[in-house]
Amino acid sequence: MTTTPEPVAKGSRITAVRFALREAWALSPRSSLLALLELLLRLAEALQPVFFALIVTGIATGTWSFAIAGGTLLALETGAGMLLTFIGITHRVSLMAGLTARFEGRTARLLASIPTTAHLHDPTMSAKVQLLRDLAGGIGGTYNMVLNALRWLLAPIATVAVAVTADWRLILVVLAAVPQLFITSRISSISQKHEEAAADDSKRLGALMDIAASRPGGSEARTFGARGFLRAELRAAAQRWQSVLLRGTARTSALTLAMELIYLAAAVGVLVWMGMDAVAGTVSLGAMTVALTSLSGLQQAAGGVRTAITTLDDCARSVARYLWLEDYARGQAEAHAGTALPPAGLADGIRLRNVSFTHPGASSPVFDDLTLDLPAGSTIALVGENGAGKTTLVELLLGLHDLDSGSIDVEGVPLADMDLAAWRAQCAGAFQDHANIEATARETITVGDLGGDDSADSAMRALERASATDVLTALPHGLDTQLGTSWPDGVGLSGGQWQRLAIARGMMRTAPLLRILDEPTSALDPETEDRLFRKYAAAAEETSAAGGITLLITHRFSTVSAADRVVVLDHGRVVEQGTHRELMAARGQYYDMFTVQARGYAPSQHTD
Ligand SMILES: Nc1ncnc2c1ncn2[C@@H]1O[C@H](COP(=O)(O)OP(=O)(O)OP(=O)(O)O)[C@@H](O)[C@H]1O
Repeated sequence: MTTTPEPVAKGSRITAVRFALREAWALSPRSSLLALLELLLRLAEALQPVFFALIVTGIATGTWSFAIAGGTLLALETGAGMLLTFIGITHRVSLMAGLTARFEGRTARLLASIPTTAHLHDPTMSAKVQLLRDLAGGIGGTYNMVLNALRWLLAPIATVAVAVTADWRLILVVLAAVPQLFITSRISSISQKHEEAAADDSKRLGALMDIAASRPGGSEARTFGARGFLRAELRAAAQRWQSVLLRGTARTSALTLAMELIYLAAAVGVLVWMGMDAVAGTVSLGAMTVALTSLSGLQQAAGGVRTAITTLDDCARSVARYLWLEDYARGQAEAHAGTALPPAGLADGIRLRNVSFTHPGASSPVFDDLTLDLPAGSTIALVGENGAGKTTLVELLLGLHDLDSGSIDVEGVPLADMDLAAWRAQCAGAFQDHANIEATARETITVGDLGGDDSADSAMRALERASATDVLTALPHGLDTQLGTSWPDGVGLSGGQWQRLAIARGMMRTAPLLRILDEPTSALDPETEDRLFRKYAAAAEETSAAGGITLLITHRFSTVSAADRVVVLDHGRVVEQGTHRELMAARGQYYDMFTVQARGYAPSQHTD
């Protein structure tokens, strides 16, 4: 499968070369110079036909000094070339490794420095970020690629200069190679067009392969007997993809053949012409030798130039992606340069005023003029159908998105003016879509309060608050157990076990201003969930003492009635709010949702 590379912007090749030279120099001036020196001295390879000419002429005419000089120069050039290659490769590899490590670190830092998450939601930006992550080595290898490109650009010039000095007619062979430059660029545009035409099937093929090869996909395919369906879809997509690409290959092969025939005809013609003159004695044996030995070099010259351009294009794309990320991160940091510090406690609360928000790339807003109060010290349950906007509201409260309009105020201070890192340091959360952090169990929990107490005791207390101490029984080294199967000795956990560690992480901060519990118990059994909710209630009481707010999002109504206030969201609008009793009495949307669910579990106990 192939992906079509994005076009290269004007001037970006020069930017890429400058970037590569500057970064390599900054990392190691000595390695950069030695690698560059190797490149320049390796251009002496172009003189090999001259050395051969000296040897052949010397042998043919009995002028042994010529033959010895030619042989010595050839041996010196070859030996020096091997030594330089060794030195050059050593320094190139060390530069590549050093630059790759440096850019991986920088890319990670840049990504982490972006205060919002729009770049992860917007499809175009997230594709760029994904490419940057996948091709982190690409940017590290840019200096090496630039050196290669320079070599492919300079070597043909040296080869042509040597050949044409030996006999002017070789310029005709050079001219016959020129169309290759244009035809190769035509060939790559044909290939690109066919790849574009095959892109949809290529994507579909990738998606189907992901389903077939993933654990949940593989299980479902077997359960539903969908293997035959998947196979047929895969075969059909592969056939369509292949037939488009094969058509393209047929066209490009025909052009390549035509290109080679033109070159061959010119080379043979010039050689026959020179051969006739050699027989007549007007062309020297040395010139004939140079002509013969230069031919393959000349044929490769056009290919070399083409490869150089393609290589520079790859560098330009990698560098452009990286520079885009730098710009984006800088722009985002500047746009979120709020300095107001969050209050030590809440007396008033959090107020959403006329908030409108549209997800990046979405055609309609999730919230349009939403106003909602989250009073200090309260526990609020947020309920609503799928897609009502609950998780998006949580993301807005954490300042992860920029609002289209309106404001979210904490004690009257807009989040937009606040130091977001400081605000988030006052929040805690456990989420349905949590991260499985593959570290030791202790670290996976204590990252919930970085900079705080990261001791085993502190992790244990968080586990207790999360009712999750029994997860430790599955861990051979307790809190020191390495988690995650991507580690050789890492322990694999079930979805529920990961979720309980994530809840413990969310319990590390004991008195946050805002604690968010966004369906954190979806993977748990009812008994564990019940135990946990009692703990949540205790944690909410602790939080509310300092005016902290607990926001609980759940689809399980049995837990909702404990909240001080229930907010019902529907298509981004607050359609009802009040206590459980008030909403039940109102017999509106909440009543309907509650009774439908209660009927499924324990109808008589829950209707009021
Ligand atoms: N990254 C995104 N890009 C575009 N639209 C999105 C994105 N995430 C959510 N949406 C849309 O925003 C709306 C609200 O989604 P949200 O996830 O906030 O709902 P929810 O109430 O949490 O749903 P659920 O109960 O299913 O978790 C939905 O219409 C959804 O399609």
